[in-house]
Amino acid sequence: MAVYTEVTDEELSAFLATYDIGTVLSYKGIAEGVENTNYFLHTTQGFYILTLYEKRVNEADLPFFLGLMQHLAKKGLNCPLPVNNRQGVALGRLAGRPAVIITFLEGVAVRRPTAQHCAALGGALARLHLAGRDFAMTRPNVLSLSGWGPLFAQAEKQADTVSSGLAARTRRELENLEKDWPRDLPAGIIHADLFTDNVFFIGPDVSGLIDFYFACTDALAYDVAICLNAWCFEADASYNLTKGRAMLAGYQAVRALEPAEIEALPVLCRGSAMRFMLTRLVDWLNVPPGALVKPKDPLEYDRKLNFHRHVKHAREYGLDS
Ligand SMILES: Nc1ncnc2c1ncn2[C@@H]1O[C@H](COP(=O)(O)OP(=O)(O)O)[C@@H](O)[C@H]1O
Ligand SMILES: N[C@@H](CCOP(=O)(O)O)C(=O)O
Repeated sequence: MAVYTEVTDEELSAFLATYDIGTVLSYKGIAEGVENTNYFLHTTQGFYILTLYEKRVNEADLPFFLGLMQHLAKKGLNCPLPVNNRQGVALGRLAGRPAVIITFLEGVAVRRPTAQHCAALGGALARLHLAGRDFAMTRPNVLSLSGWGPLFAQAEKQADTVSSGLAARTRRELENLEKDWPRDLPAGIIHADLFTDNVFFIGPDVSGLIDFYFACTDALAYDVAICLNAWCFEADASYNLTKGRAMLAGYQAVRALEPAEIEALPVLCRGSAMRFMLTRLVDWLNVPPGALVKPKDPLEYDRKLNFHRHVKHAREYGLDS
């Protein structure tokens, strides 16, 4: 479930009275998602998503996230558009939390993407990168190299209770990443969490990208690495070369990767696998009593990291070169 904050009918009606989007016909909490509270909202003027930001989202980052969605939507990307209230402001307060209303996107998230989905995703990712080029705001990636050490420190002592040898493996890998991490790749706005649950499809086409709450400024190819990890592995942890080839070709048809990005792809894949292993590990070890959200498996990303350790060239991900 992801309804951490309950909203009463009265609170919602009062909130909506500050907007020009009609009155409530119905609203319903959304089970999917882990970070924030989301409601489907049907008003006399249409369908929307009401989001209440929970504690893990830093309020100071909200102008960046909302401004980015407005920028990308204006550029024609299918992403939610934050709706302004009558004062011309998107960010409000509801039930004691920062809250916004965003436009509803049609489509479904695919659980088991095909190579065709991966190709379409690659194209959508590249279009996002191009559309983000002239966005004026920046936000550092707090979940990159400098953030991994502190995350690991929170989990190191208990890591071996999750898998034998995990602490030593992770320590070694962090040292290697520190040495190998590329510093001067083409950078810009990245989504940084474009997993299958954050991409909607209608048939074979991408109909929408959601959940921009990890978006930041970082190497564009790092976003490609995140997507290779999230979309191109099978349940048995094997890498699906056909899917990787399709995604990379879809991406390159819109934005060609530069030689330095191609060379860095294996280390970027290691880093991205490390990032998701670590955040999952910390969550896994800190499930609050009575929590209704099931933590995600950190070992899925430990296994992916192990695959990437043996990759010598981006060709092994399906890059034609
Ligand atoms: N703009 C939107 N249009 C349609 N459905 C949405 C939209 N935004 C969110 N949702 C629904 O809400 C769910 C949770 O949203 P998400 O932003 O991923 O939450 P969280 O940040 O908590 O992970 C999504 O899986 C989707 O079902
Ligand atoms: N994609 C991350 C977790 C973040 O979840 P989301 O619901 O905000 O996409 C992971 O898989 O670890």
